[in-house]
Amino acid sequence: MEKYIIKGGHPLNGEVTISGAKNAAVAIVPATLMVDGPCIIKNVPNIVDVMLQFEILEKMGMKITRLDETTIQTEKGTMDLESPETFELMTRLRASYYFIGAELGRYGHARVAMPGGCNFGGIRPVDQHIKGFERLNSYVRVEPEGFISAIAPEGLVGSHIYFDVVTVGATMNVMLAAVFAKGQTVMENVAKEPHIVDLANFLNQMGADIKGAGTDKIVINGVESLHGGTYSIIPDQIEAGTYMAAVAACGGDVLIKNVIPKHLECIGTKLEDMGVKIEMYDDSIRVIRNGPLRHTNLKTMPYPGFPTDMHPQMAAAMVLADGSSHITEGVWPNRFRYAEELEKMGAHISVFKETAVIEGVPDLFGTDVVAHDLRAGAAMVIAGLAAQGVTTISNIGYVERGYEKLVEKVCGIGGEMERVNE
Ligand SMILES: CC(=O)N[C@H]1[C@@H](OP(=O)(O)OP(=O)(O)OC[C@H]2O[C@@H](n3ccc(=O)[nH]c3=O)[C@H](O)[C@@H]2O)O[C@H](CO)[C@@H](O)[C@@H]1O
Ligand SMILES: C=C(OP(=O)(O)O)C(=O)O
Repeated sequence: MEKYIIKGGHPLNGEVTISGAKNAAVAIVPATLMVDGPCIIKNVPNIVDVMLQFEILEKMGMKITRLDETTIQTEKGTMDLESPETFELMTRLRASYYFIGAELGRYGHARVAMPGGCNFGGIRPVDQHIKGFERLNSYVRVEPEGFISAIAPEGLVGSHIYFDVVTVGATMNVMLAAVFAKGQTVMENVAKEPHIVDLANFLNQMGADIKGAGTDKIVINGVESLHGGTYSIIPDQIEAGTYMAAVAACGGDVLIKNVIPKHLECIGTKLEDMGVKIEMYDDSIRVIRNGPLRHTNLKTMPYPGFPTDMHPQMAAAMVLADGSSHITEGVWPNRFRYAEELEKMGAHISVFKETAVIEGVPDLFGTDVVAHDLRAGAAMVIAGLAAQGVTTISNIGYVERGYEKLVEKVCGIGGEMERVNE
């Protein structure tokens, strides 16, 4: 079993370079099957979720060529969308739901294994995805055998869709399908995350007509086809935020390169409240912590609010702040499984409904902990780096879904961390 072993207690110093954004890449990669002609995608993160999607596309008949470490070319061959080999792979990641939108849009039908991904202690619903597809003139069926299928026998037709909740996945999935829908689609109450804008930019670069991404209303005029082209994925807001939180927890001075500082404002401002110094440059951000950490409160919300995917990592820093901090989860009410693990390391956390109350302690102590999901695992890494002694983290498959070269990057800024296979 693979584990991380971390010898903690060192400040972090130096430079780290951020990879392409997971949650943009996992939508853009399936979208390549909508494109006739070669697509060159740059700044692709080498993480498990993205590699799985390339494997799925290859099994469907796509030719995938690696042009360099972070650049991939895709070109369609004879496509078999229902190759049985793809189905097991799809159950391993959440973002396999984007194959529905991409296939339905391009081919008028889709059948996809029920998506997997991090489980936050409850069902992750897809009712808004289904509602959107149905509004575009398709029939959707959730099959008891664990598949979702969709078909548009008379072709997709543009429509007016008002989402009941702000959802990243449904916004992007319905956007994919609507690219080829006849006429105009108007989507309202949509999510505004940077990866939504990135997917729209990718599709527009390939010939789509999408306006308004990044606002709460997106208008799509259907097109006949998408042509090939080159596109570079945005840097990962959450990977950058994770290193920011790590510097806050451990102390030190780190320049985080290849970022879009605007995407990091809400995280940086919160860390400033905690006594961390933040300097923003054009495409990098410097994080310095050389004094005590102050307590603060935060509530996660859809963008431009504080990202839920940064909640556990911030908790790992807040457990070391003076006084009492609160984190209220506004997106995934059960995203608190990191708390029991941090408590094993000496943290004091009580969870009341969707709020964690954190009483700061002067030190954490290394022990054996579990990564219960991707960002909970990232929080364990941060806590391990800040703790006295040795921390062993198991279940690291979750972490590797979303962090490229984690051990190398952490060691590059002075952390002592290794990956072992016991
Ligand atoms: C692959 C990917 O990009 N994953 C991200 C995506 O997940 P995901 O796309 O699954 O998350 P959503 O934004 O859709 O979910 C937000 C909220 O909407 C609810 N909801 C969602 C869909 C639906 O059909 N009905 C419904 O009620 C969910 O229960 C949740 O409370 O956005 C989340 C919120 O930023 C992030 O934590 C995930 O990292
Ligand atoms: C929850 C996450 O991812 P997913 O939706 O892919 O499980 C995440 O990136 O923190």
